[in-house]
Amino acid sequence: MAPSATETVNQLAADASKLKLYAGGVEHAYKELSPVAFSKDVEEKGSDEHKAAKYPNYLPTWNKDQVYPALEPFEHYDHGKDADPAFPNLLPSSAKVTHLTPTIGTEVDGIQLSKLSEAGKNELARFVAERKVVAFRKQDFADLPISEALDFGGYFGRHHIHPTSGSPAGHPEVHLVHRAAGDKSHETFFKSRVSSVAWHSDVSYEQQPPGTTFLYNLDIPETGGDTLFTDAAEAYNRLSPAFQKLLHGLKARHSGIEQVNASVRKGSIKRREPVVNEHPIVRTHPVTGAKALYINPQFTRDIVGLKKEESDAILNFLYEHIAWGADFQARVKWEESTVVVWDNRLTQHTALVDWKSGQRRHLARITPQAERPFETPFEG
Ligand SMILES: O=C(O)CCC(=O)C(=O)O
Ligand SMILES: [Fe+2]
Repeated sequence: MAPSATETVNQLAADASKLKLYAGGVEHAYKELSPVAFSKDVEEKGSDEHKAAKYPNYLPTWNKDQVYPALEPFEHYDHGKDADPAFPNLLPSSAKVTHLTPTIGTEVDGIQLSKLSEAGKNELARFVAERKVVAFRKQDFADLPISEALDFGGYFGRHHIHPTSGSPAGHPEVHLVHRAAGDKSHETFFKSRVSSVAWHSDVSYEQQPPGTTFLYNLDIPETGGDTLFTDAAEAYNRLSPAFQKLLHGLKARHSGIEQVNASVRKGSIKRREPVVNEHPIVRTHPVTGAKALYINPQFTRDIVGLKKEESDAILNFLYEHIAWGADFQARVKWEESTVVVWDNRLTQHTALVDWKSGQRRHLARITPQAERPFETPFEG
């Protein structure tokens, strides 16, 4: 029997309110709503598709024996503090440096990250903190033995081992992003969702979330699959002093529970018990002193000490402010052999699932953890 007009209206209202909540992100269950999570490694080892991967050594594995205890606090030292602010060891005059926007995003051509001296690495940490995200072209990173790429990344902090993501066999410290050749799961996703955009700061639920973070491509579609970054420091700067003042002193709760539950529900791995941590909503960068909004719709749940409606209103406003801020975002286009480095303390990012060619998209992330987020007083 066809639904009555009242039933239809009620259903529409229910759907609309669900959509509003999801759009605001406050009720967001991590990645269950994202096509990134829909993607499965559909390729059997030894199959033709598997062999067709440019970097089969980097294809994802999910090893249920990888079970780890809770992360221990550690002392993080940000090497950006020791950098020469003129960057002579990172950016010699022969390097081509192109800024993508005034406050966020730079492309660098003509240097090799893997060959940097210690002074060059210190400058890298600081340069990335200043530019928020930097794409280094023509890098040899993907062709290094995985252990060497990890040695390089380990200079910037203790490697984070992701609680649920796929990793290359024997290297759980590498987080993989992989949409297999011929994967059609986005079609299912877009039957019920209008966009694949899912802004987030990586694993913000950890007590010491990542700082200088590396993502390098292995296989990319000819067109599409760019990554968007937003400048969370500029997002803070755009707020009125009165609103900035209101946010100072507030903490938000970030949860890793939903991400782990989603993984377990689909029969996948749980490397650690999930955690919930409280972080200041405005965090300060230990090297540059920049203040940035540190809340994101994937992992932030609520503001400590506020009532639900108050917390939802502020968080939803901040999520919308960040999502709308095309005037403080940069779009990184992947080219073969690119390494993108971002400061996860000052940015959010989102993958884009916009290509329909069925081409493989395969990237690897090295994720050094940084300090526990802290805030410094409002300065007006
Ligand atoms: O696939 C991308 O473009 C970004 C994926 C992502 O969010 C990450 O690696 O942290
Ligand atoms: Fe991410």
